[in-house]
Parts: sequence; structure tokens; C-alpha cells
Amino acid sequence: MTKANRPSRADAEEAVRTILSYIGEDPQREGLIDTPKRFIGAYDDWFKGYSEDPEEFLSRTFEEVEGYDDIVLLRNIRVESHCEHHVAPIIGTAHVGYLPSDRVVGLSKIARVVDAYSKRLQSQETLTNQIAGALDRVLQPRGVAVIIDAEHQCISTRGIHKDDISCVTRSFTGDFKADPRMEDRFYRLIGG
Ligand SMILES: Nc1nc2c(ncn2[C@@H]2O[C@H](COP(=O)(O)OP(=O)(O)OP(=O)(O)O)[C@@H](O)[C@H]2O)c(=O)[nH]1
Ligand SMILES: [Zn+2]
Repeated sequence: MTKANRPSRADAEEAVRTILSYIGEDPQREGLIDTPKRFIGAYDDWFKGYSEDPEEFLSRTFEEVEGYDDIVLLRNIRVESHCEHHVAPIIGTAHVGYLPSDRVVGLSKIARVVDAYSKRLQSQETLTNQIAGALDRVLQPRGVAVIIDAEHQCISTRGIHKDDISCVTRSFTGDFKADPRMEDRFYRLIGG
């Protein structure tokens, strides 16, 4: 949706009032007067990824690493996303590694890429591939490995109500895909 035909903030807050009425609430009662404003504020936060360009975070790279060419791995990056089917939270952990070719990127930027794609409506499969794809395109490393392990609240708090299920997805490219030893090393480094 282009910026021009996006509804206004006032329209969005009105839509929240409609939902509050739909669930049987009175949007005018004291405790709910500011709720539409807060609700949209929370959505601005949860979906701020639409206004971010993940690849831009990776544009600043460093070459002076004394020839370091082994795995760079960020473990346990918290993932906070929302499923595109129910707009329910997806909460979990990402492990992201890459094998640099001639340059490395600031470590925090990898977590920023995870965040920028997470703060959108997602399926876990798409999210996993988008993170790997961005690293692959911009850094052109010898390989990228992404694993996400997450709980979907549309499974735990509604519908089937199974709170002990976690979903694991992975996207491996380059050497991580082609060489089983690299795949093994990645798993050993993330401790699983
Ligand atoms: N593949 C995939 N499915 C997801 C993800 N998040 C939620 N889902 C699933 O999306 C499916 C949507 O199924 P539908 O039958 O259209 O929706 P529903 O009637 O609400 O399904 P139930 O959750 O089974 O009650 C459900 O099975 C969800 O578990 C995800 O990241 N990836
Ligand atoms: Zn869902």
C-alpha cells in the first residue's frame, strides 16, 4: 500500500473502537478512552519494520579483520514478530551465521536485520529466508546459516491451544548448504 492511500491515524483509531465494540466493550468508558491511541501506538512499534530497509543496515562493512575468514555467528537473537494469519505474536530466538568472503559487517546490524523483518506480518518460513537472503545479497559471503526457533501464540493461546510447541525453520546457503561439515560446525556452535 502506498503512503498516499494509507488510512489516517484517526481512521485507524476509529477501527480500533469498532473492534472494541465488536468484543462487547464500551469504547467510551473511562478505562478505554485512550486505548485506541495506545493500540495504534503499539502497532507502530510492532510493525515498524515496514519503514526500515534491512539491506541498508548491512551497507557499512569492514575489511580490516586480519584475514579473518571463519564463521561469524550471532546466537540467541530474540525474535518478536506477528503471524500474518492471525496477527498473533511469534516469540523466539534466531541464530545467524555467515562465512565472510572479504568483509564483515557490524554485529549489531545482523540483529537489526532480524528485527526489521520480524517487525512485519510474517510466516516463520518467509522471515527465515528473508534474513538469509539479505545477508547473501549484500555481503556476498561464502555462506549464510539462519535458524529460528519460535513459539506461535496463535497455536498456544487460541485454536489448538498447545503451549509446548515450538517451530524450527532454517535457511542455509553456500558452504553451509553444500558442505555437511560446515552445517555440523554451525550446529555445534549454537549448542544443539
Ligand atoms: N506455515 C506457517 N503456518 C503458520 C505460521 N503461523 C501460523 N501458521 C498457521 O497458519 C494456519 C492458518 O490456518 P487456517 O485454517 O486458515 O486458520 P485457522 O482456522 O485459524 O486455523 P487453526 O489455527 O488451526 O485454528 C494455522 O495452521 C496456523 O497454525 C507460520 O509462520 N508458518
Ligand atoms: Zn497465526
